[in-house]
Amino acid sequence: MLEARDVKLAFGQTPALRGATLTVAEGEIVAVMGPSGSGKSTLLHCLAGILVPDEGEILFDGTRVDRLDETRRSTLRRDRFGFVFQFGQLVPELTAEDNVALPLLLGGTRRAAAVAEARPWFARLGLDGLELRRSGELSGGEAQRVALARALVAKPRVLFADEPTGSLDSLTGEQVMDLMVDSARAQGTTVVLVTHEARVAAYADRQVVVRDGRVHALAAARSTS
Ligand SMILES: Nc1ncnc2c1ncn2[C@@H]1O[C@H](COP(=O)(O)OP(=O)(O)OP(=O)(O)O)[C@@H](O)[C@H]1O
Repeated sequence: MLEARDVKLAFGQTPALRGATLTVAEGEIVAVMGPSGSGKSTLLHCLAGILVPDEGEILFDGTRVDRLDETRRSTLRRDRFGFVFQFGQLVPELTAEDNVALPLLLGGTRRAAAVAEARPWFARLGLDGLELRRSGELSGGEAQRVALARALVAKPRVLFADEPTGSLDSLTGEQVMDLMVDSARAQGTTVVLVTHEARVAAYADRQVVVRDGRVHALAAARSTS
């Protein structure tokens, strides 16, 4: 359902992707590993319609994402994709609850309905009682769980996670990964997970490695049962 075909992209003179090909199946959790600077984040940004490749194709459900204009890519991202980044990127002025409700509000849902949909995520992710906190009043792990709820609340088809545990200690990182994988599986969300940590990649159904801007297969990770 999501595919990069022979994608090339350079930042000025720096080639970041040199013919990257990756196919992700519906509901699959794929970990993208590889050394620093190999092109992992750039590949994720291309798949998510944030960056447009210089060459090659990005397909989502048969649509050429790379051919959509910025407005349509932005709508696609808002309506079909969810994002979790290393530092949560919560809106500091908003409460945790409003941060989670935000994608629904941006999609046109009225506030009361958006908050009503956001609320159950707090119990689901072990965040009970934190609904009215602002992001500065949350621990790193709590903030990442709020960011996860925000990424999943609109039931995206694909969750893009770029080093989602990068700022967390290993135990907190494991809790976030457990919740991410369980929640994604529960609603059938496909996940593209960029990480350089083998322990985090082990949560995926499949691991690939990016080296010098190209994608290489790796043996299947743990079973999905
Ligand atoms: N906005 C940018 N402007 C210029 N060069 C960039 C930009 N973003 C990435 N690059 C370069 O493109 C290459 C690939 O970067 P990318 O961030 O995709 O790698 P990465 O594998 O995600 O690295 P890391 O694990 O360190 O995050 C690197 O050489 C990087 O310096």
